[in-house]
Amino acid sequence: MDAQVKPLKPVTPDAPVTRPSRDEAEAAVRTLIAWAGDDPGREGLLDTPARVVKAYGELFAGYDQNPGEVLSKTFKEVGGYDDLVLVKGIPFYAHCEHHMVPFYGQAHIAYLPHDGVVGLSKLARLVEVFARRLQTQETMTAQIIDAINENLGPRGAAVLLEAEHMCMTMRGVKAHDVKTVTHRFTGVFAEDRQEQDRFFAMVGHR
Ligand SMILES: Nc1nc2c(ncn2[C@@H]2O[C@H](COP(=O)(O)OP(=O)(O)OP(=O)(O)O)[C@@H](O)[C@H]2O)c(=O)[nH]1
Ligand SMILES: [Zn+2]
Repeated sequence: MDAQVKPLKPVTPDAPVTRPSRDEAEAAVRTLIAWAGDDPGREGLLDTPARVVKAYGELFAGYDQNPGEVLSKTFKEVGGYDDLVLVKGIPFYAHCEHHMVPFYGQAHIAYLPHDGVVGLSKLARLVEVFARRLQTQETMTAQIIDAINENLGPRGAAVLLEAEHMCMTMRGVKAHDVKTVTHRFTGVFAEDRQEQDRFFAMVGHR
């Protein structure tokens, strides 16, 4: 493999978004290794660009996934159940769009069904669709609840994310054990404080 650091085609902020080739992406990794101060040509790093590009395919798979497809199948035969459905403690790993460093934690999602329920695993899959992109925690919270509203039309929905941002722990301000909490309510949850309190109590945030 050619371990030379080749000049890249510039990807400028105002350029149209076209995916670079795998070779170009690997060359970019070699550039970053050299920028960090190491030698991309030494034996231990020779396969690293290919591994990083493969890992990016997994870590940022959300760009190729569609939330509408994830939530497309619903079930109506639930014995008339129409109370709150809460899936709590969904683990996620995302990357902050400012530093491209991980932030990770748990998502709690509740909704009040209107016309059928969705498979429980689909709510965890929905979190993955948005976590596996460059994100802010606020955007991710909004995108999850918007997707639930658009695709399930529930009487109300509630989403709470709690996460640790590694850009705040391993660099920068180095504030350890700090959790960021974001939440959003729609429908009945937005209108009724008691429903909000019920949600907070059930996820363990009083
Ligand atoms: N609101 C919000 N901020 C985030 C999130 N992830 C990272 N950040 C913040 O993004 C900010 C970027 O600030 P800048 O001043 O542009 O960058 P910086 O010089 O690297 O900032 P420091 O992290 O303070 O060293 C930092 O305050 C981060 O803590 C997020 O999900 N939401
Ligand atoms: Zn960051």
